[in-house]
Amino acid sequence: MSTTQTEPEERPERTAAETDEPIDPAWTEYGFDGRTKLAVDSLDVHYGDERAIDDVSLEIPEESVTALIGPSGCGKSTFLRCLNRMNDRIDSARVDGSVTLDGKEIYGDSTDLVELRKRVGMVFQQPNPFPKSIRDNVAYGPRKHGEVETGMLSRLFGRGDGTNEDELVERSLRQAAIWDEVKDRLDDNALGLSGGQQQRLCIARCLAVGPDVILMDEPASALDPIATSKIEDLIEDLAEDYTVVVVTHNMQQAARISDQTAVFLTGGELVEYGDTDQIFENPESQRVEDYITGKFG
Ligand SMILES: Nc1ncnc2c1ncn2[C@@H]1O[C@H](COP(=O)(O)OP(=O)(O)OP(=O)(O)O)[C@@H](O)[C@H]1O
Repeated sequence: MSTTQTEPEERPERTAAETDEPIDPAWTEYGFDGRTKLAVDSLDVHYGDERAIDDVSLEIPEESVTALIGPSGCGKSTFLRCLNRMNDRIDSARVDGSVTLDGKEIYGDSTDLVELRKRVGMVFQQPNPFPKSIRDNVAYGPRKHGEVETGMLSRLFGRGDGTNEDELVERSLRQAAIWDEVKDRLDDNALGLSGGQQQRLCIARCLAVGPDVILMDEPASALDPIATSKIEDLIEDLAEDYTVVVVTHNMQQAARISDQTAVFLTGGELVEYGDTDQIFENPESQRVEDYITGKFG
């Protein structure tokens, strides 16, 4: 794929007459307290000739939960994948525009994609542990990057002495709220865990490489209500230390766990972005109100 910063091609303008709403409305400019972690500016994504994201700009505050909602096919997953350049792996995908992480452009030629994806980790809809032991799953990333006993551990623990792999594994599993359930069977195969446990293990695996941002694509949609509730609690806890961006189809879930919500509608258009309570209780856009109240989508 190309990630060039070229001028977008000619495309039909959306007009106020078509939407009954102003183009580039003020309500997509969400002012929040705190520091911006990710800033997206004029983002377009195409798969071949098909547009999937249409001129989206928004800023994501650090140490918070941002929910991305909208009907099927509106571009939520595509947008999420732009935040750590996972769309690079899709040949037909073309990304134009800018995404900065802590003020630094990630769509530059000099971006180290391995480093980027360590800082911006991802958790998928289907839990996808490796067919290895629970311990090996968590230690996989740090071992691969040669970081056990070295720099990453000092960064995580704030000290430079010889912290070992066991400590990293325990810490990551504790952070993912699964330690008590697996501490006596760390050498068992991860595939023997329940779906909800596997998903929390995948979150532990993501945490073990020391990300700042965690992207989650419908992380609970394959889980039962109890496992879902554990993941929701975990997401809220993680936001104390991490910036979490979560795609969900479940509007109640978005309302429960997120600080701010971005509503995408068909064609990859960001229609409204703002404080979650305001979006759900008093959206400014009629189309968002119609979507949230189930009139379409
Ligand atoms: N790998 C791909 N190749 C071609 N087109 C794609 C690809 N991935 C997504 N698309 C198209 O891009 C558009 C947005 O898809 P995307 O999966 O981002 O939407 P979504 O809102 O996450 O959908 P859902 O809620 O159903 O998961 C859709 O029209 C989809 O068909």
